[in-house]
Amino acid sequence: MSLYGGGFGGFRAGGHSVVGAAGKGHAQPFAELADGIARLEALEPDHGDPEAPFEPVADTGGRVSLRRLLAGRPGLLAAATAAILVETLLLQAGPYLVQVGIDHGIAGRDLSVLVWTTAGFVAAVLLTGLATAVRMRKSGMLAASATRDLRIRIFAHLQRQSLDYYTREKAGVTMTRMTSDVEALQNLLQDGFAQFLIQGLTMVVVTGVLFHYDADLAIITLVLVVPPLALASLWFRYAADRGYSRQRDTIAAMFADLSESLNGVRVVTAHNRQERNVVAHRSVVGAYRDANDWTGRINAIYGPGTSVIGLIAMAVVLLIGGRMVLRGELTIGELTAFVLYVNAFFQPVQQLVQLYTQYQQGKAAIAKIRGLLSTGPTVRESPAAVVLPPVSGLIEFDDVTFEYLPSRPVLSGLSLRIEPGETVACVGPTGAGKSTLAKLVTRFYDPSSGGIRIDGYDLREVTLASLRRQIGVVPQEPFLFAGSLRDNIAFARPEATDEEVWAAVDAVGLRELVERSPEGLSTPLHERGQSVSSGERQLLALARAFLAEPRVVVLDEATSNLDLRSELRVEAALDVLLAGRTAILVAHRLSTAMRADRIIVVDDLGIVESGSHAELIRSGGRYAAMFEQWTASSGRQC
Ligand SMILES: Nc1ncnc2c1ncn2[C@@H]1O[C@H](COP(=O)(O)OP(=O)(O)OP(=O)(O)O)[C@@H](O)[C@H]1O
Repeated sequence: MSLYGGGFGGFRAGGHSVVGAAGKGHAQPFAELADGIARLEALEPDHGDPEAPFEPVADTGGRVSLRRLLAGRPGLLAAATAAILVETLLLQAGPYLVQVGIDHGIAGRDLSVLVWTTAGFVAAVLLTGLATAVRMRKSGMLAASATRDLRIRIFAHLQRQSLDYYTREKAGVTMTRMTSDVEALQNLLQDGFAQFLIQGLTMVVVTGVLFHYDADLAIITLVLVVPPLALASLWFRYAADRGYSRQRDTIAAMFADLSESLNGVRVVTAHNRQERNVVAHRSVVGAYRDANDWTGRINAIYGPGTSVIGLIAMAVVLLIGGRMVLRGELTIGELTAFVLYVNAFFQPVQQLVQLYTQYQQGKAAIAKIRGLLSTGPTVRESPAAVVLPPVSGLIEFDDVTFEYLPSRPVLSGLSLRIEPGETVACVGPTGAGKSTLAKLVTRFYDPSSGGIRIDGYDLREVTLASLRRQIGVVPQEPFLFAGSLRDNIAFARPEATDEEVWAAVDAVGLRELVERSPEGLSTPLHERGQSVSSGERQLLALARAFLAEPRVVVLDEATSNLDLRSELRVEAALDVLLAGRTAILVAHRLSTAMRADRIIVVDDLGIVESGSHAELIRSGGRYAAMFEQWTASSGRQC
């Protein structure tokens, strides 16, 4: 991956690898080599157009339904249906050929008829095999392409969601929607719909054939078979419904528990929670096992139960039909064919109800996916939103009130004006709403009342992309992705040149780290940046913001304690990043706050003090008290 400098899927175009800057830089004196590369690239799987349209406002794909998923690929659907028709009709040719072979070949002592019927039988079997292969291939392709599109659609929708969605929803449950729910749907599209058609069609054809052979015998068979089968099927349907919904709930709980334990593995280890976690996981896995056990049990009752009904019916047909043969009302060949058709009648009935389970699973999955797709982002882009032109960085909060939960305001009636190029540090007690204020500027949330403007534009009147392009966010816990150092630094601008990336590296003083890494900028980082120190993670996040060249920087300072050297490096990097930019710093260390042009103290739902460090110290208010406490405690630490 790192060879072509690509992470995050950015190094493929049209499904084929594109040699990036490094590759293009070489003159290509080896025409054969170029040919070889082209041949290799031609062998690469084509994953379609990477220009996936992304609409930030809402999902525009229409309502998800089985019908739409199937009808969306009419060519594949038509081919699969044609194959199903051929397969079903050919399958029913077998018993008829057996009857002709027995009656006209064996009983009529005519070898040529026997040979022809045998040949016909073999031909029918071969053609059935061919039709089955075509059907499986086409319905497989149909299911794969429909669910691929659905997966991308769900993923795009998740990208669109506002932060409150992720606060509300457990990651594991969201993962279940993407994995097991989509898989349930895939199974239904792949096998379910074809089997449903085949079995339904078989029942109709076989019933007709039974009546054709002997109406009385057909009626006796149906009377014997249908009522007990209908009762058993009704019970199975009821039991399967309950079993399935339990299964969905327990699998989602299992995923949620798993993902939380994986994400919190460090805390789990540090607090010796492994054993308790295993016990807790045993209980959620146990609930899932119980749900599976239940569905397994009802299948074990229904499957053999219906077989027994069918076999008893066959025995009765043998008795009554045999008597008709003795009386000369039916030939031996016809009786044999009849028994074979009765058998063929049974399989569909049994399978249809099992298919019903699959259908239920797919339907429930669709309902869940529909629910997810209909949950729009709470921070919406207005249809009339305009592209925010390059700003100078004037930020105004105008009587802003904000609450996460109804009637529990975190900020109330807050007004603030930040001049272009000014650095404002927010300080205050924990939980006062400093990070919330920063999140409002990036429009992660919208104020409950009042408005926030940037260069006179209300944030709600500009497109989200154009707003966020000009605002660089450095979160409290910088997130690094699995990918190379370069991928992570150039996250906001993947097209940045190597020179620009190096400039960002130098700006935050990370050259030494990059140079001692085995593959330089291409050195892979592990998931969530676990292979670098927390100070380095912060510096990488600053480099990322620097490279994005934002007009406004919103920085939520990390609370983790850095050693003095790292702290100095971070502060120096901050100076470079903030130079000439409007900045809002959520400062947890007063040493950071002191360097700002202005400090605001956030508490009691608003700003209680505002001024430069010297002014606030002179006025002897809250900040002065905090500062005194801080210097005293740092003194103690020394
Ligand atoms: N998603 C949320 N849903 C509900 N309440 C929230 C949410 N996020 C934060 N809060 C609450 O809002 C208040 C302000 O939180 P905020 O993160 O802005 O505080 P802060 O001043 O940045 O604190 P700290 O200095 O500890 O980072 C807190 O009481 C917090 O519990």
